[in-house]
Amino acid sequence: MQCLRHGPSGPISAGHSKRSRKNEVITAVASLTPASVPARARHFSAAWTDQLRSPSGFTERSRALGAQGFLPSPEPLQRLGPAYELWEKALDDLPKRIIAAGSGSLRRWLSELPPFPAAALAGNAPSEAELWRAMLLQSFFAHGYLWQEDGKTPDLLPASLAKPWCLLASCLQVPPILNYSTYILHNWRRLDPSKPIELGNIVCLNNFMGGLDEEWFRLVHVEIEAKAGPAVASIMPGQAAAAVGDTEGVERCLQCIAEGISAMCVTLGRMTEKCDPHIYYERVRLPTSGWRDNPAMPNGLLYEGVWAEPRQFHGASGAQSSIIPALDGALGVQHPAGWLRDYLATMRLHMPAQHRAFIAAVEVGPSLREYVQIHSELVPVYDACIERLTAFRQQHSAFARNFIAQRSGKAEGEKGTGGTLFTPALRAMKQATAEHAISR
Ligand code: HEM
Repeated sequence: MQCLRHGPSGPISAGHSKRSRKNEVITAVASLTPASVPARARHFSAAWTDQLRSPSGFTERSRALGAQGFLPSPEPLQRLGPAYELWEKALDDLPKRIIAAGSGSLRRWLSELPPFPAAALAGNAPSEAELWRAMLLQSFFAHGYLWQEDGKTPDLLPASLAKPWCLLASCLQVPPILNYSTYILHNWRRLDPSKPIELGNIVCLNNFMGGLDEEWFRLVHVEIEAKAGPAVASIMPGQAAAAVGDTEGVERCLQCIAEGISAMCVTLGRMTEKCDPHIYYERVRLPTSGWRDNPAMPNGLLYEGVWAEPRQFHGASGAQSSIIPALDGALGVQHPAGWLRDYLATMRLHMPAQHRAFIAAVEVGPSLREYVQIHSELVPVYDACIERLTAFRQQHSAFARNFIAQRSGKAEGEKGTGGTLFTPALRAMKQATAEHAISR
């Protein structure tokens, strides 16, 4: 395997002033990619690109999305094979090691683990599920190393953790940091496989510290993803209907979107049943932090043995879920230009490549909004979608306030896990959504 440090684009300064954040992430991931990734591990993005180029590919993917939206299908791999048992057992032990941490014991233990054999896995035609499982192992080890030991946060990740992690990230075409897809989408299982993906029948695969609040926080997201499935799957058939003037088909799609968002709101409303805002603020959110605009890591993170300069990336955030951007795209909801839109564009680079491609395809598809503007009988159902999306954003922003801003005592100034000043930003997004109602 070629040394990752000498990727084709060479080292880049983390603080390059002229380059946008999105471009920085793209360049960083690209510098890990072609030469350093074994050819057989590159087939995922290629397969998806091919599928998305053909109209029947869209329909196929759309149908597949129907079952469980952006949740992986097949469902997340619970364990890698026997060759990887050493790292699986270490991950089983991580919550105990976090509880026992002190005087550097957790960091010592993690940095002394044998390096995960990422190159062997990547060179062995892994399934996408195996790559995500390996990514989960490495992301939990790295974030445990950085955030779960008291004292000053280190600004260097040892090569034994950094190198395999970066290789896996490059196979999956995402930056080497914990993302929503790893933390939420690939981190659950059903208790009874014959029953639906819903609270009461799902549990997490792995945790940092563990406990009720941490698991529930993630499981609410999983149920929301499942509830959004039919709405997301209806988008492309709805756009196809608009293209051929099938008003009933467009109406069916909008109806499905409105119902889906209502179901998402019901699930979001269950967050406080078992996730206490205080525990979330004090314990759950810390290990999901990133190293961009984070005062605890002002220079970002040096990935030892990978890049010569430190890198800055945003941490895991619900803004990396593909549901809302897909619905915004379907309904033609646009947000004002500015840093917030740039931030959301950067968040897309943390999504699985095929989800990014799906959203991009929706955005350039036939406009449901323009169709409704011509066929005024559809205005009530379109406006119902806008009203419910506004309500979801309203409810979500109240949660963000209750779970973060009010705990910190800095109502306007607190930053979210993604490193943004979120209170005014979320308010602006809700307002922009509401303004898309046609009958307003
Ligand atoms: C207690 C639970 C939650 C809290 C405290 C919370 C917090 C936040 C914060 C602070 C942001 C600002 C951006 C950032 O910091 O990255 C954000 C953005 C976002 N979150 Fe959440 N979130 C929660 C639950 C959810 C859930 C369940 C979803 C559903 C998938 C979600 C989806 C989003 C989206 C899509 C954005 C981008 C802004 C938008 O499009 O409206 N969040 N969240």
